[in-house]
Amino acid sequence: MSLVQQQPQASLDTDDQIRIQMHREYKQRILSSYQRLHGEIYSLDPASVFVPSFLKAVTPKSEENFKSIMVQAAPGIYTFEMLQPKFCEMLLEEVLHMEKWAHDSNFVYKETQFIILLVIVHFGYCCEICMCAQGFCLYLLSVLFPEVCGSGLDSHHGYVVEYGEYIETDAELYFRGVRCANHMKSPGEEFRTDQRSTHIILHFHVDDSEVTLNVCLGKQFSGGELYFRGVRCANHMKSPEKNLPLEHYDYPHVPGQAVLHRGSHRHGAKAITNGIRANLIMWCRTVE
Ligand SMILES: O=C(O)CCC(=O)C(=O)O
Ligand SMILES: [Fe+2]
Repeated sequence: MSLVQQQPQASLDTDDQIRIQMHREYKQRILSSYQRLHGEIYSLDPASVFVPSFLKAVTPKSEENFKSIMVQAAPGIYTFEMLQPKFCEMLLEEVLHMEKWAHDSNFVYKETQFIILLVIVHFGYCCEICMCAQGFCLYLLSVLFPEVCGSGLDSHHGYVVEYGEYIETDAELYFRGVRCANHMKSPGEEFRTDQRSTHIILHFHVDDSEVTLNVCLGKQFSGGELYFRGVRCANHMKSPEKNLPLEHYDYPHVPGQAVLHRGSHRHGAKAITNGIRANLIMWCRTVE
């Protein structure tokens, strides 16, 4: 059984075709020279990737099974155990290994404020995990978020974010995020250093997604909670919270655990006070 669901092909304009072609060539360049650290994680064996409770809940798929593992932490915010600790550990090591390789081999794009390492093979791999998760989660999303997933989600964008203590000499160098060429600028632009605390934070925003799946990969850290402040459209991002305390929820990340929320559920990440936190994010979208 293939875990990776084929996505329906939407019609593409010329710009998209060029971008996809560039992406392919870029990926090919990396594939031909990157040496994998943990070859075994690329096989995406479900029993090694997902915890038994998640696998049990998705086979067979039923609303009742899904709901059995879901915790509604706050209105519209759901959490559940998803990834195996060993898998998280190896994936994180692979990310770091790939980042080092990308740095050493100059796969680095410097922007005015950040250095973003474009690790496309890794990105491609994230996508596979995401698609695998998406295959499992699609039904779940339509059950939990019928208002945005009613007609199905047909596109996704997966990436890894990392935060840690700001390294004194060069905050720019510290920022490391994995993005594909298409998403070079998102959401890296949203990151900034907090000058007071000298820690990397992610400012308050909405995602460019209908629904976001965010799974913590680890490792050891304190702080770095996600704070949610109610659902708004992008135009009303800054409108005041009207329904306290219902709109006010802080989520402490737990390695291996996933949190699901609407993209328009406003959120940000607090500063990490110790250690490094990395998360695998999937933005699920509907192509209009
Ligand atoms: O740091 C996190 O867990 C959230 C990241 C996030 O919100 C984003 O990438 O859009
Ligand atoms: Fe976000």
